[in-house]
Amino acid sequence: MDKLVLFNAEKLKRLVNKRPKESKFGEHITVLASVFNIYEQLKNLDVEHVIIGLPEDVGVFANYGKSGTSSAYEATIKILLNIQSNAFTNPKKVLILGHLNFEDELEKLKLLDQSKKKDVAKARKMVSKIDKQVVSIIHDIVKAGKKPIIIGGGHNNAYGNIKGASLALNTAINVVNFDAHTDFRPEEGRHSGNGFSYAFAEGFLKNYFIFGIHENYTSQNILNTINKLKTIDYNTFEAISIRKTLKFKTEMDRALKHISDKPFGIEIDCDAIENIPSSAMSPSGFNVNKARRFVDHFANHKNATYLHICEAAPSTETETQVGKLITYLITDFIRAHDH
Ligand SMILES: N=CN[C@@H](CCC(=O)O)C(=O)O
Repeated sequence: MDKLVLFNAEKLKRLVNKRPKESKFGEHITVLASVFNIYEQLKNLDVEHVIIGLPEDVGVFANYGKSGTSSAYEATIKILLNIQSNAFTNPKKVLILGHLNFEDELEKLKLLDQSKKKDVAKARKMVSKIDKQVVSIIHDIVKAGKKPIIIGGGHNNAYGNIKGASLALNTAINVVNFDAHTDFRPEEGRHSGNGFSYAFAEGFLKNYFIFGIHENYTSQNILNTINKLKTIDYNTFEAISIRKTLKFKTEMDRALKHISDKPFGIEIDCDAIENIPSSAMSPSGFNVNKARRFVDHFANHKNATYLHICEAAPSTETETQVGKLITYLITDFIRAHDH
């Protein structure tokens, strides 16, 4: 696990802003002291949730998207550590593991030109290498019996999450994806738009439900493909929130039925939430509270195996709001799970 950088006590001390008579989340979380044998260490610790950051832009670049997703993890940690520790937030069972260090890849990316086919192909090869690192860390966390909370990065990392969890559990897993896009693009080299098609083709993903795809941004080819597959189901944002022919809660129940017979992952693409800075930011989408209800609904189920929040691309101006959004989603997952 050569790319893992542990979140350590020194960094924790630097980021937690203590206040008299208050107890902050960061004062009660667990960190590891050694980078060796992560699986054994996690297995023997009384924690339930393991937070891991994937600060990379490579998958988004390789899909012709806008970069910025590498900053979401750091923006989130600063906020998460400083929420209150109280009867509603339960940091005791949370371990912040750290992040995979993709600085070299991000340096190489700076030299590539998105308008050159050859450079996009290079970025796609880099994504395949990133996949291997993601698979390995997610495998170890799930094998140790813990629930990973993964902060992206691009949606390319869904592939590593699914494969890592599937190998750890020795079965194909199911996924529910809150997303404006299917991310079921062709297997044309790895990028942020085909994490699910690759995982499906390789047998790591079984049932897949895409919640709230945007009708303007899904090609007829992809619709034809997913319409043919019984293990894939979806609804559209327009049917739920514009035409209102489908109800949000009823659709969540239908999606849960589709995926809950096996361990399943919860994928949240921030481009499905209106006005959130992301690679494919949109003025139209579900509001933040719908995203929170979504996480709560699915995390409540015993087969919920991981949470992945991705594609958020904060700037210096927006990092606090994005960090707060992701923190709300993380704590909703932890709370629903604890109940
Ligand atoms: N993960 C995002 N997938 C979208 C990206 C669209 C965009 O960046 O504009 C897709 O491939 O369609």
